[in-house]
Amino acid sequence: MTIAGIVLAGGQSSRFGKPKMFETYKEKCFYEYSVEAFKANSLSPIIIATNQGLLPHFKRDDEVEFIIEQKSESHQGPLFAMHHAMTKVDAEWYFILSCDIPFVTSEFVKKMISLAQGSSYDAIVPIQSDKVHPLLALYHQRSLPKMKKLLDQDIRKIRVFLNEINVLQVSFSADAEVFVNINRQEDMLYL
Ligand SMILES: Nc1nc2c(ncn2[C@@H]2O[C@H](COP(=O)(O)OP(=O)(O)OP(=O)(O)O)[C@@H](O)[C@H]2O)c(=O)[nH]1
Repeated sequence: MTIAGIVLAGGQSSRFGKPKMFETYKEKCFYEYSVEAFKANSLSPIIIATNQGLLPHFKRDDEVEFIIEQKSESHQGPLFAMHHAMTKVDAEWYFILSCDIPFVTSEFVKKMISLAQGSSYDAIVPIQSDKVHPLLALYHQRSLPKMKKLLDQDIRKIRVFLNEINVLQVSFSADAEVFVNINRQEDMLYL
């Protein structure tokens, strides 16, 4: 089973006010927590999906590749960015991690990967207290055509995409911190 790890790190961070992937928690950039959780599970390749403007600010790392959205492709949202990166890398499964979740752990990634083994689902998505987290999830290569069809219709909502594919929802307890997602400056108080 081949699994590519993709860190989505090319958003506008408009609510946060500055590029949040480079915000630090315990002296490490947010995006580095995602990269480390992939490395600890020996995922290969590990990819950062970003754009030209942000690229120079990432640390160079021999184990990490970049997929760059050109001007016309940048800021098109997570569904577009996922599809863009997934079509550029050949793998059976794609583990997507959003760059703004500093509490993501290698144990979380490991548990999700164990569920992909031999799975016939199109996606494996965590759920906590009725909230699904599609940007910390696994997508099978076979989900790509449905993704493309929606994007061709200019439909960008991941919720719509999830309704069209066969999803295994994985429940996590309400106190699991993995899903703390930083969108605004005030969310930093959770750290
Ligand atoms: N590569 C890439 N990543 C994206 C894009 N849009 C969003 N993301 C990433 O997807 C994740 C969730 O993004 P959001 O927080 O919803 O959006 P954002 O643009 O980062 O922030 P806001 O402007 O405040 O909505 C973050 O990790 C973003 O970096 C995009 O166009 N390209």
